[in-house]
Amino acid sequence: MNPIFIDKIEILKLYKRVDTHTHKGIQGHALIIGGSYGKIGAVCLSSKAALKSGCGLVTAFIPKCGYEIVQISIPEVMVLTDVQEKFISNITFDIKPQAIGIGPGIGQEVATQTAFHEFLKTNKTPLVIDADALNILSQNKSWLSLLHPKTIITPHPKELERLIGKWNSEPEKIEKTITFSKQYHLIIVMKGAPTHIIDGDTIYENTTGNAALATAGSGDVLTGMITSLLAQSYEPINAAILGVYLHGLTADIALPETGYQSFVASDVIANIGKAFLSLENKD
Ligand SMILES: NC(=O)C1=CN([C@@H]2O[C@H](COP(=O)(O)OP(=O)(O)OC[C@H]3O[C@@H](n4cnc5c(N)ncnc54)[C@H](O)[C@@H]3O)[C@@H](O)[C@H]2O)[C@@H](O)CC1
Ligand SMILES: Nc1ncnc2c1ncn2[C@@H]1O[C@H](COP(=O)(O)OP(=O)(O)O)[C@@H](O)[C@H]1O
Ligand SMILES: [Mg+2]
Repeated sequence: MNPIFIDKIEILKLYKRVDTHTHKGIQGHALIIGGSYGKIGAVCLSSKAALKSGCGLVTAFIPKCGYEIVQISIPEVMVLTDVQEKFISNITFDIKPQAIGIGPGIGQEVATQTAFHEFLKTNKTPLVIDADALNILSQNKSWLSLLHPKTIITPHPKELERLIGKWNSEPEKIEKTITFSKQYHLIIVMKGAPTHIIDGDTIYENTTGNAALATAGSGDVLTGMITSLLAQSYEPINAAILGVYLHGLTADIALPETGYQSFVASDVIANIGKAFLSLENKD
């Protein structure tokens, strides 16, 4: 039950430098599916974080009301819209992304739940599931069997509780999460302080990050980062490990300038570059 600590030594074993001759067409295409009226920001954060984590192309699939918001706030991101104005009701697209992140801001409308179910029945693309998409799964546990092995889920403690039930102690929480991971063959990013990643019987413990991350949207950013790494052909467990490590590192880097209070999710995104650069340093 001893965790493997996610530190720079572990990260350098899996980190892949960018090939000099790469181009956007082979650098990975990430699709972020989410958003609803009032929560388009979650998709903006997630899709910008995906781009800033190195994939070549990012597309956002959102309800119609988010079209101009996403196009204006992040012009580098391509946008596909649902037929509905305020929520997602039918997830269809003719692009071929290498990874999909679903859930930030998606809400729990009945039509969205049905659309998510239909999507899970046919999806074959590596997947990261977060936020309300996890809450929908909690209400429809039979759908968990539709998930492909090595699907990544990123619950915060409340979302985890909705999925696996209550626990009485930290060891029991880990034990129950291991059982859940083995039952559905999932990689579980148990967000918290610190974040643990559970892959069957293997437990990883992150060593970066601080309380500045306790701010709206920081989980949405993490989803974009992990989806981006998955799109860049990292193995799912390595995408989760590297994403969680870099996400925490942004807060460690920014803290001297922002303090705990004024750090916001956009500061995670602004510091992803410095976090990557620290992997190129010798120390
Ligand atoms: N700008 C935006 O558009 C934002 C959209 N968001 C979206 O809003 C939706 C709802 O997400 P929420 O997570 O707010 O709602 P949830 O109802 O899933 O979670 C909030 C509950 O979980 C508890 N909780 C959260 N973190 C915890 C922790 N570390 N330890 C113990 N309890 C904890 C809170 O106390 C609260 O009771 C999601 O779809 C999400 O993606 C949020 O990410 C915030 C920003
Ligand atoms: N006190 C803390 N110390 C370290 N990391 C934290 C702390 N509080 C929150 N985090 C991190 O911030 C992120 C919050 O994610 P989440 O709750 O999903 O936010 P949101 O839904 O608003 O985007 C997680 O990665 C979590 O590990
Ligand atoms: Mg969240």
